[in-house]
Amino acid sequence: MTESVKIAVLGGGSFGTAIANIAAENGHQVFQWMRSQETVDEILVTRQNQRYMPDYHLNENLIPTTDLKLAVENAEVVFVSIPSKSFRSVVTQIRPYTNDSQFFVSTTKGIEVESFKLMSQIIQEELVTDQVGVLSGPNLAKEIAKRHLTASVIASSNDEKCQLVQKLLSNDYFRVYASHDNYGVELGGALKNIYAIISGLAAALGLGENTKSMLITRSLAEMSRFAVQLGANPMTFLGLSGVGDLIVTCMSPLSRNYRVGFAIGKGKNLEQAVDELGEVAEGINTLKIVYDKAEEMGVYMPLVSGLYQVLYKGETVKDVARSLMLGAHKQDVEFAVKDGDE
Ligand SMILES: NC(=O)C1=CN([C@@H]2O[C@H](COP(=O)(O)OP(=O)(O)OC[C@H]3O[C@@H](n4cnc5c(N)ncnc54)[C@H](O)[C@@H]3O)[C@@H](O)[C@H]2O)C=CC1
Ligand SMILES: O=C(CO)COP(=O)(O)O
Repeated sequence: MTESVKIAVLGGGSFGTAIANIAAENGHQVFQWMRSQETVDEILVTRQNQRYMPDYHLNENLIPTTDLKLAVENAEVVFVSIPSKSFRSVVTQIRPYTNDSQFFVSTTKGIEVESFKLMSQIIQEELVTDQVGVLSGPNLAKEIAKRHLTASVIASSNDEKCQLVQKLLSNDYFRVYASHDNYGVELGGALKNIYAIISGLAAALGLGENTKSMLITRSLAEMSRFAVQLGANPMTFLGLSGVGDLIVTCMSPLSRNYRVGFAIGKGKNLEQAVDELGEVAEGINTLKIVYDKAEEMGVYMPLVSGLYQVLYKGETVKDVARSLMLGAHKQDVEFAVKDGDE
């Protein structure tokens, strides 16, 4: 029997709940911190979090709490599943309860608006630690709840901590691969949300399978091009946290970003689409941030730019699609492995 480890999961939403429950089912003592006392009480009584993960039984080893100190103090691993907008403020609050041997893992797929920082960079900054990892991949929380076979990636420069996370979370339906490329893994997870909105839009407009395939493939080209300009390794985008996550999020109506795009394609405005969702769709903020950054750096991102025109400049999808199709001809694959490269 594996030794029980104290774990903290910060965030009472869908993904925090999925991760917390996997570790709890593996026999670990998991404190899931959330701000709603009502949800804590609900879980204690019913073993369910109906709002975010309806009909998903939560293991007895999962201890819901609104007490940050209780959750974080002496936890070996702290997973942070808080939307990017509030991520820094929550990480700042845990500072008094942390110690040097703890490992912090971000599961949040977003970028900070003011600083263009990724979430693991915020952890490093606020907690002054390099014991940081990123968990990312094609991981729809609601499919994890149904125990669909799923794979994820833990990225960190610390092999031992990667192995620890692999051990804490692996079971017969959840498999965790390791990577050393924190930045590439984390950036892929944030960028793909933009393209999921576009795919949702395309689906709502009844566009064909050729179109959907073109969109996903050109999305990968575009996000890799942007990432390379930021110094990331494009090869990481060929893994689970890149193309894997792009595919699932662009194809599944379970994706909140896809759903926002779908609602807009059906005639809702952005505000209505987001309100109706009632959960976080990180791609909306990421779109603005990436659009500005691409403009600043001079990176060609026609899909980002097209979606920006539709959402914020009142352009029609038809006009944007037309100008995309009539744009200058470009290379298909932009990055090739050169002789001598690994
Ligand atoms: N749901 C999914 O399938 C997956 C989500 N993610 C990522 O995980 C992150 C979290 O997403 P979800 O759990 O799905 O979101 P969610 O929308 O289901 O839940 C967000 C949770 O964060 C809490 N929260 C928001 N602001 C807070 C604050 N200031 N203090 C304390 N709690 C606060 C909310 O109360 C809620 O419990 C996102 O960045 C998302 O991209 C990653 C993989 C899969
Ligand atoms: O990241 C996800 C799946 O890997 C979830 O995507 P959404 O945030 O669009 O639901």
